[in-house]
Amino acid sequence: MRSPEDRYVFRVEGISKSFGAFHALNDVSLEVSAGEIRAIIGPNGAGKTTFINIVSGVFGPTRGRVWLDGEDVTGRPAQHRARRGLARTFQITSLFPGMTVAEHMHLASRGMDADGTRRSALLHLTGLEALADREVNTLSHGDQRILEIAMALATDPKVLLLDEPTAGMSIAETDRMIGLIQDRLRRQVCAVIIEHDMNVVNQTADQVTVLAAGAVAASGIPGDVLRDPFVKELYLGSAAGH
Ligand SMILES: Nc1ncnc2c1ncn2[C@@H]1O[C@H](COP(=O)(O)OP(=O)(O)OP(=O)(O)O)[C@@H](O)[C@H]1O
Repeated sequence: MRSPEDRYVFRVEGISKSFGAFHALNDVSLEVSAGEIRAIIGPNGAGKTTFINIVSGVFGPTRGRVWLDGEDVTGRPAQHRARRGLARTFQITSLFPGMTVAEHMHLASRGMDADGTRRSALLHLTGLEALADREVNTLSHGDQRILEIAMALATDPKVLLLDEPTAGMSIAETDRMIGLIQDRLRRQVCAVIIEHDMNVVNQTADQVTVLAAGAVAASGIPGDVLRDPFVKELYLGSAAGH
């Protein structure tokens, strides 16, 4: 039986996480609809990585629930969540040097794309088609990160978690990533993006949630949230480096 809130593809309710006496997250709730791109921002130590680890099943919350496409997956392992349609990328690239782009896509599709149709479509979508036979260590950093997104999409997920997709990118690479998220990912998948670059947030997100000291400090459309004096202060005060 689905509850009315289950129209959300992804939802967390009252998530808290303590590490000993330290409260890394405190009563965080948010919901994301199909096709929505949600950015999660916040200064260093705000709890963004802790949040993404709880959502993807690396560890459980101290309190609260995680829902994926109507199913309570709170106690379920990462593999179960992946089967239920959750895919993620990591802050740091995790490719195998010496293996080609095509081989990575083959691995990522986990036998779910026998004739390779989806893999070809994804390489086309992400602009990596011409690089299919290249070993990944010969690719630019930007192409490597885009490959990771193509790989995350290989199993046709419902929810895509992107952990700092533009980290370490040049301005040109960042623009390419913005284009990919804006033009290609939009409406195909619901995405939750942890991002430090406000330009990326402004240009890609439908909604932004601001975490500060483990709690939701603000939430809304980027134009409003990024203009909020409190949010500006939060960044100027403690994360001027980002
Ligand atoms: N395993 C752990 N044990 C103890 N404290 C932890 C642990 N993991 C995270 N923390 C603490 O929880 C807080 C939130 O950390 P988290 O990495 O989630 O923040 P963040 O918003 O991702 O920061 P950044 O932008 O720097 O990556 C930090 O103060 C961190 O030191």
